Amino acid sequence: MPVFRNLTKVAKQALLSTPVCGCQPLTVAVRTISFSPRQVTSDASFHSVSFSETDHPKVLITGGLGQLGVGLAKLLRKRFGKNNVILSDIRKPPNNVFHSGPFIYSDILDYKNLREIVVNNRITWLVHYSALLSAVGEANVALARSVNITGLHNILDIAAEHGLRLFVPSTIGAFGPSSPRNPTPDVCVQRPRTIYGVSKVHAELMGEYYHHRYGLDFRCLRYPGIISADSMPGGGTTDYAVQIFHDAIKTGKFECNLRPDSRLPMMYIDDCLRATLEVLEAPADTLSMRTYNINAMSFTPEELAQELRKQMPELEVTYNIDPVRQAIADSWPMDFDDSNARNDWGWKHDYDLPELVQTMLNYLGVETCMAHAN
Ligand SMILES: NC(=O)C1=CN([C@@H]2O[C@H](COP(=O)(O)OP(=O)(O)OC[C@H]3O[C@@H](n4cnc5c(N)ncnc54)[C@H](O)[C@@H]3O)[C@@H](O)[C@H]2O)C=CC1
Ligand SMILES: CC(=O)[C@H](N)C(=O)O
Repeated sequence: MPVFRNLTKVAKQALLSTPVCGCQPLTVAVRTISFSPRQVTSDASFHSVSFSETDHPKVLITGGLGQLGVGLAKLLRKRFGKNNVILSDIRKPPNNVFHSGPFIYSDILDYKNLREIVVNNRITWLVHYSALLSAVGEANVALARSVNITGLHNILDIAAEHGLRLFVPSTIGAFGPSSPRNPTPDVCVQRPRTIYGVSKVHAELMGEYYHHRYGLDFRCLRYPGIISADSMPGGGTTDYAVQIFHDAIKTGKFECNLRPDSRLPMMYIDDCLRATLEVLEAPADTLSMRTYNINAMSFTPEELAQELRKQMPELEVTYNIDPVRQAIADSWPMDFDDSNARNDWGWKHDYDLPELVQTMLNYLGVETCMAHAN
């Protein structure tokens, strides 16, 4: 990324030469930065391409083969048409995904490849899902820094250059041990202790900066831990809350890697994906902020196990604590205050713990019966 490095050097030099009382060199530095060959001009005011041009937005989802992307593509395709939503990832898609709508290879670290995709497909909305999550991020900090931070810079510049509406999810992991934990409001101290959390705070701040500086239509929701039946999580701290359903149905046993009293905010995937569509479609004047907490429920492993035992009284849960994940969970919010999302654009969850458990068991139970029948 030579351009970025050169600009950083220019900015540093200007800042170093700033007289104690003087603002002028800083102004010069900012102007210089704004003439990036990436075409983000200093006075540019970007707006997403209006729907009158295309009727429907043309959406690109990055990192689309993870826990959330395929479900989001399904929802967006139902609303905007199959061919208006392109899934992308660096992995090979399974057959059913490949045949369900447009899929292309896209590495978010490859800026030219991203630009080509956006230009050739006349993309108007970008949903940026690529990331390394909390636990895998701690296991590979260099890669997490590269994908979650350098990748985000590419995404921001592409979105700003082409006037895209940009959605980037953040997370409960963007908070840390010094944040208020019960509940955690939208605006408070954010000093996360994971590379994942640090990169998400960076994404929130950079997105908001591009919004104010360049008019980028940046929208961000802080998701809780997401629970889904037909897709597996990609290496986070809240993964236990998905795995427990699979193990309970398969073996009647589950070994949990968090303490029984670790309380974390959680959400069923359908609520998460609907919230994403709702905030993407919300009129700009309803958004008093650009980064919102959203929440549905909070529970501990013990409470989840108890709810499961209402249907599976024999379920055995044991605990074998993973110190890395436990330290992360202990630093995250226990409950999430999402009153701004509820007031501003009408966010409302559908699934509480009993409905979540019933829905997961119904889905996985039917899957298991079908697998046995085949
Ligand atoms: N699943 C959850 O519980 C939560 C997810 N989120 C956020 O939602 C987004 C999606 O999450 P998941 O689907 O769960 O993540 P995931 O870990 O399941 O999937 C991430 C995807 O990113 C892809 N990827 C990695 N490096 C890439 C690169 N260089 N270029 C393009 N793609 C690359 C991976 O191949 C993977 O398919 C992430 O940004 C995550 O931080 C936020 C809070 C909770
Ligand atoms: C809450 C998240 O962001 C994710 N599921 C993780 O546990 O890392």
